[in-house]
Amino acid sequence: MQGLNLAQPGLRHDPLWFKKAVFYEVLVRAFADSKGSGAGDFTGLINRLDYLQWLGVDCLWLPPFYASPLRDGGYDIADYKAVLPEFGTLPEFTELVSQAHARGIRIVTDLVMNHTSDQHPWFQASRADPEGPYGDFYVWSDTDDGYSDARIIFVDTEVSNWTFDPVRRQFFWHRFFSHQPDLNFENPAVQDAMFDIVRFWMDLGIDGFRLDAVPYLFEEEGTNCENLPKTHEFLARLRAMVDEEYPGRILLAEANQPPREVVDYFGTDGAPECQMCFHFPVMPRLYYSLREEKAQPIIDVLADTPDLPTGTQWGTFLRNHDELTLEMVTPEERAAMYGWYAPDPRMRANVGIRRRLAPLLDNSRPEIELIHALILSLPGSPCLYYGDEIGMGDNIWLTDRDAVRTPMQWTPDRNAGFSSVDPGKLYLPVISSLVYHYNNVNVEAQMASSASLLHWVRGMLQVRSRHPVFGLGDFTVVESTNDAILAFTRVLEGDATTPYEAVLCVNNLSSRPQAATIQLPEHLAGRELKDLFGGSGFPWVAADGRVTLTLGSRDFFWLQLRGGEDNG
Ligand SMILES: OC[C@H]1O[C@H](O[C@H]2O[C@H](CO)[C@@H](O)[C@H](O)[C@H]2O)[C@H](O)[C@@H](O)[C@@H]1O
Ligand SMILES: [Ca+2]
Repeated sequence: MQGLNLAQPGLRHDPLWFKKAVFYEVLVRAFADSKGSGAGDFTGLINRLDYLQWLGVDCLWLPPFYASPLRDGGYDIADYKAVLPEFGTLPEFTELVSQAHARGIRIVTDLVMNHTSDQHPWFQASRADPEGPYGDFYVWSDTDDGYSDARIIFVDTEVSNWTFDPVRRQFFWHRFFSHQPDLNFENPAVQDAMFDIVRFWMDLGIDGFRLDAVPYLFEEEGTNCENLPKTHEFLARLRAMVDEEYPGRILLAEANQPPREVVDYFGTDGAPECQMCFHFPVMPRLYYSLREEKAQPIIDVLADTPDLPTGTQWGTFLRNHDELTLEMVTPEERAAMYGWYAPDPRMRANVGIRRRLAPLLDNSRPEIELIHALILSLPGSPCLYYGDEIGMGDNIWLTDRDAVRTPMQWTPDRNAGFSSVDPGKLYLPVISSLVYHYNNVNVEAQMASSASLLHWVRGMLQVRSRHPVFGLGDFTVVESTNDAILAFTRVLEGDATTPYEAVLCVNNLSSRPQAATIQLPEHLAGRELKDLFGGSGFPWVAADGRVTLTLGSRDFFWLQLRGGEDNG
């Protein structure tokens, strides 16, 4: 943005940066078009880095921007070492990395190891020449009855995980679309190829990879072909290479699995795997709790979450480029969530809901604020989804997940300031619905209004970044007399570099004002409560650890617990 006049701090050395970071998922294609092509590009994103620095994000996650026929938003890769020409060139990508680094922003890209596009030269060679060097690069079979215990993930489009290839006259295995054949990880040459790809991008300066669809790398008869020991062995080898050759870079697992399975992707002390894993089950519970107006679903899912190994962190999120997945909730919870959040069948996709954050919450500012307050204070490093900071809408008349991948809305001008192209040539139309029209919902307008959602989100990120307790501190649910109130503490014991801090977070999930008495543990009794946002007049915690608070509808407090021997 013009006139932001920001200092360029550069990257600070901090091996545990990811534990305190706020991530921001941005589709290159959707953010800013610098060339008038109708699709976003690297230079467009570079031009908007000042905005992202101003917003206060620490790391960008870029979904695939590699050569691809784009039949699955780029998750169908045709060349792992080439960028899609419409996005720019490799030198423009490296310029993006260095410009982001100059602003103190790291970059994590997507690594899709499980499968390629059927247009990838490896697949073309594999189908044409079974005896050739790529003949064994994919999972081929004469029949389609193997691995029958593996579920189908894209239930809207696929009827089998096997598809017959008329060229090779065999079936090939695919966990996702039938144009995305799975690579054969049993083949050491496939594993070597992945190491080579990791080195290629790390040599260009990226700070890590999100490992797409990582539970599905290996297959084994008689299992559901998810989370297999061989997958973990491969990841441990990959991590060892990264630690050895690229210390400080991270691996972030995308494993849409229950927490007890996901935690295995952190690896063990002797064989670490990923520094971060997305925590899928907590996300739908936030939405569930908002409608049920009860804290228990969030408490339960966090109680089911094993402790983090040292030096690791959860990745949390409210929305992303996919449907809001409901794979990790019970059938009863799923039915309730479809009823609350996807009353029109068009809003559904696979096992989930293809809507953005603001429309999901019917554009309710108190609910949008509360759910942000939760994701920014619960354990984990939050990942925001581009456009949600201004409350962008979606378009359920577009197909599949394109509903939530429309151009970023910068201004009320043509194409929302995203592109100068003829509107008919945009990769997807900008949102022009009644409530979310880009005339009203755009960065320029929200920058001009200090009461906007954009300024509010930025303020929240500023507060979070001033308090490392949110990234590093222990998390404990504390008892409350009101089941609509979720209360928890974050406590950082502190060391030579980071001071002690304790914060009490109190969230009213109800649409009505509520009061609750909260029971803090003995070591936090008798403390003064100081509002992190500058509010005043809070009661002290009594000597028995109790404090009674009243909260407005969907209200929340972040209260520093001051006055213990340890924090003066
Ligand atoms: O590359 C195939 C897909 O991989 C990711 O998929 C994940 O999202 C799915 C929902 O769309 C989810 O059900 C699955 O468990 C995940 O692995 C990627 O994020 C998708 O965009 C992509 O199509
Ligand atoms: Ca596989």
